[in-house]
Amino acid sequence: RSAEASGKPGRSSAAVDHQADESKGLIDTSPPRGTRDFDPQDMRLRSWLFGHWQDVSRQCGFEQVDFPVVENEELFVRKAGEEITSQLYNFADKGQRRLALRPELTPSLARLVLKKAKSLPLPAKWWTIGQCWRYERMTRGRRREHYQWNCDIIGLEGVAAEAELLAAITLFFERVGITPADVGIKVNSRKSLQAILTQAGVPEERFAAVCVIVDKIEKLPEEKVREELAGIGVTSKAADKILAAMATRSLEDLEKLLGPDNKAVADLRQLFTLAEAYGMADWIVFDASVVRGLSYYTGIVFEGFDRQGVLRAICGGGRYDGLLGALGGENQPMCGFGFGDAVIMELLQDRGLLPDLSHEVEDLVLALDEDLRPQASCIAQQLRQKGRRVDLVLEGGRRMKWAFKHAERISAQRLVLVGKEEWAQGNVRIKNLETREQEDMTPTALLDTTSCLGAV
Ligand SMILES: CC(=O)Nc1cnc2ccccc2c1
Repeated sequence: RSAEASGKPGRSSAAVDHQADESKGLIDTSPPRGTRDFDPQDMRLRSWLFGHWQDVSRQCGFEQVDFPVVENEELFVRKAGEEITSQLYNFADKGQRRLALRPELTPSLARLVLKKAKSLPLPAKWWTIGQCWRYERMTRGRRREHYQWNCDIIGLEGVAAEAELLAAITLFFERVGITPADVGIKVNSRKSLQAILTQAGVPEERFAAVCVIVDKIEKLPEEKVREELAGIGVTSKAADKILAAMATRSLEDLEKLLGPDNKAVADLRQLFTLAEAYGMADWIVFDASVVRGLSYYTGIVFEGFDRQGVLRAICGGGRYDGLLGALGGENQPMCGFGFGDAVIMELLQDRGLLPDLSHEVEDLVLALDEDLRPQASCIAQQLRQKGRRVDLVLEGGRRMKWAFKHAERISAQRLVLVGKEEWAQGNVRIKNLETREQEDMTPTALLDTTSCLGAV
């Protein structure tokens, strides 16, 4: 209907429809801004993705942990100018407590490590999947929530930990059919920036803010990055050195710039050696321009990228040895990664790697006559107790023709028909929809048990 048709000049038809709905009292059926529903088909895909994340985590010896989606706001308040904290989904609850929907999982993990303190045997390898939130002005219409897979290793100083994290990520890519031709993982160390800032006499507490600024080098004109660095007291000479280091094309060049004793170079050398040993060298690329945008990284950082350069970062992570200290606790060496559910699904879609998942039921049980509903219910339940995935037709009046169509829809393997004649001869009719065979079986033969059948 056009607005004109409803005689209301200038109102869009949507407004009119909405008004019509309101008159019927229908609520707004769309989910809150920036959030999404998962209908059964979406949920099958999400469960498929989470299933791979879970399998890989367990295969790599990580233990699952979880945290509240709501945290005290102060857990995420940082002063390094990060987007993730400037877009905090925060609020006051009915007790005037300052809370926030978590924008990431790492601070919560750090809080749990602090809570366990000395009782946590180290090193520990934890994993989780959690919904994370941001409050972005809808100017950009982007989502305000996504699900993130996180793996973290607590209590290990050396790059053996980062290698394990990369091993988990590459294992996941292999499982879903992504190859090193599709995707790479850029690896760098923030210790090169640290060395330059120390040399240039930039105070230690500027380090995080410098990283957050230079992380924008791909998105902002260099002039703007230089301005922002100057804005926090970094001399233009130091800025020249930082940008020169970020432009180096190889570890050798970086070593020429920073000297033979530089820790960043040593860490990266060792990490590439381990990557060879894991057989994952094809995935790993040195890239001196990668710093990641989170303030708390202190060492190795990495990010998964689509080699066609179309998509945003697939995943990212690194070492964050100072986070426990920043939260007022005693430091432990820590490193980890976050892997969101959005970009990976775009990549899998683009590469034709999304699986074709249907509602899988093994047996569909139908009472051909309403009087036989008790018998059909008993058969269905007994099949379930034997571990079969069974749907029982609940609505009356369904006939064979409908049952066949429905069985196809739910990809059932067998149609179990409970009919008057067969039942009178002590049988149920089984149609195998894969082999197209049909046979009449006694319930005992079908179920290897007769327990409830005596009752019906
Ligand atoms: C591509 C995408 O949905 N990114 C996304 C969506 N929601 C978020 C929510 C919190 C933090 C980061 C987020 C990132």
